[in-house]
Amino acid sequence: MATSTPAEATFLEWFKAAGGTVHPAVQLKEDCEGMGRGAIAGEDIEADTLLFSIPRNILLTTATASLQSLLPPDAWSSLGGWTPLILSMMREYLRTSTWTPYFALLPTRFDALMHWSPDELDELKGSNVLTKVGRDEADEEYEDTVKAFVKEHEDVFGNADEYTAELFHRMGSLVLSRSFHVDSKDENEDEEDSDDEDDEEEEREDVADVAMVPFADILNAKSGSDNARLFYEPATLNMMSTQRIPAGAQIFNTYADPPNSDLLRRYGHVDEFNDADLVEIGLETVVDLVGAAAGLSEEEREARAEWLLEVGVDDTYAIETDHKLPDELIMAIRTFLLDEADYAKAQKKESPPKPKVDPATAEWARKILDHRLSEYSTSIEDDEAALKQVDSAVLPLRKRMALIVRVGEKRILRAARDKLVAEFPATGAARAQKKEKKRAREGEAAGGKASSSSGKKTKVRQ
Ligand SMILES: C[S@@+](CC[C@H](N)C(=O)[O-])C[C@H]1O[C@@H](n2cnc3c(N)ncnc32)[C@H](O)[C@@H]1O
Repeated sequence: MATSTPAEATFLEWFKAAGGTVHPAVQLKEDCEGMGRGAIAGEDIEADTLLFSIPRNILLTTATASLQSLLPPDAWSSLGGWTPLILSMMREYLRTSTWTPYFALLPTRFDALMHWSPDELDELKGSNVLTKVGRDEADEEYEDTVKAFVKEHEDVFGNADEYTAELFHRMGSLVLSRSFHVDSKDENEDEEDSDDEDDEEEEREDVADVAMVPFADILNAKSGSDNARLFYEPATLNMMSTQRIPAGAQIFNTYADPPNSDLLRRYGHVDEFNDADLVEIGLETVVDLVGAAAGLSEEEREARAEWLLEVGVDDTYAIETDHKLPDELIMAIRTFLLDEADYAKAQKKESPPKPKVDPATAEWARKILDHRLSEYSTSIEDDEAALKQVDSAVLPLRKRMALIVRVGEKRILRAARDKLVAEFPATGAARAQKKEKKRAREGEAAGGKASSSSGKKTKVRQ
């Protein structure tokens, strides 16, 4: 197998010495089309070929790292979220050589949203992704827990000064962008359920099931291009080709098809053409717009929102590229339109209104879409013009990626609005258009040149 850098050669030596196998046609490449390191086919590879096989004992997890076994059980179990794994990785990185060749291949610089400045994040104004960046929470975790914890257990960690915030965020970013869900309890689990490296419930996931998987995490991903997939065997994880990969082509895994906002948040990149793109609308928009207009007091609005959550309606609604309004959004709108008697009945039945779109609901949905569109600082037209800039000195990478996220979201919002207005012509723009046509007809009938702002038209109408 051809390798291009000494670090890659050392990594492969380590990988094979631990029992890993690599198909001779699989090659590592340090710079794959702006995606960082990746793997390519050195010659044609047929479908269903074993590309590489990873022994489970080289996965880096809380079970394979030694920190857990060195700490008092109470101290270990006092840690939450991903901190046990991040601290385990920090200690392995600083104090052992077990995974040194693996760490040597991992990036130290990231474009995930955690690493963006406030000004850069401002480019995403309007996108719901800004509520999920998590930088403040990560800073707090380091300042309030990790620092003191490492100091208290310096006998296990060694010099606490080396456990810096920078290293904590680096390891956290590696977990965010490269970890896999590998069930720690049942090794014969259903492959279908276990092969994705993305997990929307990452925060609630048991940290014991989060694994760093050397070699598998070298594969990049691109919407609609995956040609390899990880299979979970009792002693190994096997990366198999899922279709023929021609010589020279990149080997792509899937990251479970996140929308661009989430790709950017977790992985620090976007797909210019992303079939899985979506835009989110929060329950608070429904509460603020519909609840307020329905004359509900703040407490009543809050109570209805709480009730929706209690009966299992989500607080975030995603419109996808089919531009269909999510059922739960319709249910939420209709809940805020119920009069007191009908709301009481719904409560008694513990069932929100059915997701049926009637003209009144459509009108509110249209207003919500308009409101969401108004939350971005720029128009779709501005964004589309800006995207034509190819000079990265004028349009740097992060700005470009933010543009792609927001233009994708706005296109979906606009298309959903168009679809809605076509289905319910009496809503919003259609109604305005109708009025405009009527005015024009009246203007013509009166022999004037009607225009929406002309004084003449006003006279005619009078
Ligand atoms: C699982 S790692 C893949 C290996 C990585 N390229 C490396 O250099 O180590 C995921 C990271 O690869 C990069 N990446 C993967 N797919 C990409 C794509 N389609 N475009 C740009 N970057 C991509 C992103 O930086 C992402 O955070």
